[in-house]
Amino acid sequence: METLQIEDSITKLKSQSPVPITLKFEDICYTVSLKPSTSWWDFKSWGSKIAHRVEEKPILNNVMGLVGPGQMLAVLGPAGSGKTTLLNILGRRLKRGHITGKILYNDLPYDKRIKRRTGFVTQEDVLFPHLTVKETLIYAALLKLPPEFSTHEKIQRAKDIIIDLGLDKCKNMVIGSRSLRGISRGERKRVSIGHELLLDPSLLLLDEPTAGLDSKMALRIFQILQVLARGGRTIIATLHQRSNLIFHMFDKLLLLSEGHTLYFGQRTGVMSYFDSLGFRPSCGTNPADFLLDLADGVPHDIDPLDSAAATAFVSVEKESRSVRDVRRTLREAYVNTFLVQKRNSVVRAESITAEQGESLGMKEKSKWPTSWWQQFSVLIIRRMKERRHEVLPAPCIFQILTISLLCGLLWWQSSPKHIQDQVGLLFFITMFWGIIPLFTSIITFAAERSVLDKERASGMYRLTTYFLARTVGDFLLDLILPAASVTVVYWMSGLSASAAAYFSTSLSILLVVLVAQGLGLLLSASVKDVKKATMLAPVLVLTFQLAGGYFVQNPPTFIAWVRYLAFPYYAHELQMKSQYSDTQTYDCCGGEQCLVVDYPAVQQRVSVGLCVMALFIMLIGYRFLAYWF
Ligand SMILES: Nc1ncnc2c1ncn2[C@@H]1O[C@H](COP(=O)(O)OP(=O)(O)OP(=O)(O)O)[C@@H](O)[C@H]1O
Repeated sequence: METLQIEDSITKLKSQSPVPITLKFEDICYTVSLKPSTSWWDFKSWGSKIAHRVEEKPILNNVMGLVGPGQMLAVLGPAGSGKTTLLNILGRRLKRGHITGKILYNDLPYDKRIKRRTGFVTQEDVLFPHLTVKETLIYAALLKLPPEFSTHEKIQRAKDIIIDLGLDKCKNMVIGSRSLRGISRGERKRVSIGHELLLDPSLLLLDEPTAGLDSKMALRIFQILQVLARGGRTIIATLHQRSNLIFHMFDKLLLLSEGHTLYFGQRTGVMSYFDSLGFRPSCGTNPADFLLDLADGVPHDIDPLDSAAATAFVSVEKESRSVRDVRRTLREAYVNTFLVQKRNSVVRAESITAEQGESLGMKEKSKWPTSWWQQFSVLIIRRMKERRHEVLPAPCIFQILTISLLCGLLWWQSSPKHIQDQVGLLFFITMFWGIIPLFTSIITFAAERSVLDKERASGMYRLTTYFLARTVGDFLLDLILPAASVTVVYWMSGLSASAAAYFSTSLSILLVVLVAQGLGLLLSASVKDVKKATMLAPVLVLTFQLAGGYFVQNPPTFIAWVRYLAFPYYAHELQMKSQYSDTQTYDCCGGEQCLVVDYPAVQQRVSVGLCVMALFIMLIGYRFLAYWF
């Protein structure tokens, strides 16, 4: 009854006819290298380290399968059996490890046409927490859909998905996170699925799409998937649900245990297969429960029938009924009785030919769905929307205003005669506005790293557009507070009262902000662990400040050169040097010679130095991003 209602509601998705994709995978093996422990006090690992010995850990062993358009394949198995790994391999999402075997999409290897037609729903919902449901799907549509769609049609498509997936009631609510109340987990999962459905994928891979959902919500999601499959899509989902109803929605089943196949074939044949081996569920046990327990090595009921495999099992069982033996017996039974037959059926299975694929719309398309400028403009608007709550938060305004007023009072109308005081103030402002954007940048990038990973894997945009949109967006957002703070401090502390000096000081500080943001991105991209990045950040900033020339103005020449080349904050060096070259002597304190700084000249040089450094840091930050993504 409910399936019928869902079928009726998913009108738009049903009416589309996706390109059929048949996915075959044969003899997939996956191993990872485990490096020896890196702790220096672990003496045992020294030998391995010296010998560069690396342990190989097999994760998947000769896994095979076949699934065609209109079919749903369930990958079932206990935790750690290799379901996510297999799905990542099929969706080409694995970056590490060694993969062997054959994976063919319509008898062709993976290419960008397949990539464009594949949707991948990860176990964790990877979405921006501060965007609303509607914004999330509209921006995704604007970035994903090809130029054949007008902007209006792209927005309409996002709205259709919202209605089709029953998200209309919560479309204006934010997605939310652990610390921010937003939509429910089920709704979030539907947004993740909707994100992938925007492009109308022919192949949809879902990693535990119902993890953490109640049975009613889980059922609804699988009903939606079933309707999509009946519309000609190929669907593979890993499954941890033990629900009988959900189990019976799948057409095919792949049962994994410790990376080995225990069964692959039609869902309807699985119980008779295990029955033929002598394993039969006890009365009232649902099939998913029975199969998961079996894969865990815990048979419900063993019935020694007259088949050869059962006899073999019984003889083993008499000796030992350990979990390991049960698993081994099932693995061997599959290899001995089923593997050759299954392999032949997978190899011989017909998929649509490349020519048919071409006529069905799988023609070569340009690498990116939208132009550089479209990507940049959508990404910059999305960035500003996502960070809108951070622009002028009351606690932040309060903190910065307090610090600025305190500085203004401490240095109240300071005299240029007390040059050290003014240098101290300049040092403090640069330090302050070097640290705050640095930490903001580290934390914001760490939070969006997984989104970037996911969106880049599905080929949504170029890395250059992301990088520039992020840099420009953040700079615009982070400009207001430093500009306001410098204005307060500058005029209260009585620094040079000329417009040129004021504007060049402000410009220098804004460039320090830009450098710090670039440095934060660089740290966050290269040191994946946010804790480590935040521990490294102060050390880095303090080193730069220390070497910047505030404390040691006349170091040995070779150190000055190294410092000049190596440290981004060499702008301070320039600043200090400029103070001497552009100064005039001033008689104070009873005949003592003091220095007065010609601010405009100093600030101009500092600004040029910082501009160069900002570009340098941005370039390095970009290189790091390009390396990781
Ligand atoms: N890069 C890796 N390095 C070391 N071990 C790995 C790596 N990737 C996966 N594994 C191991 O491979 C096994 C299978 O992991 P996988 O995440 O695929 O399991 P799963 O069946 O999806 O589990 P779950 O249901 O809990 O998500 C696990 O024991 C895991 O620790």
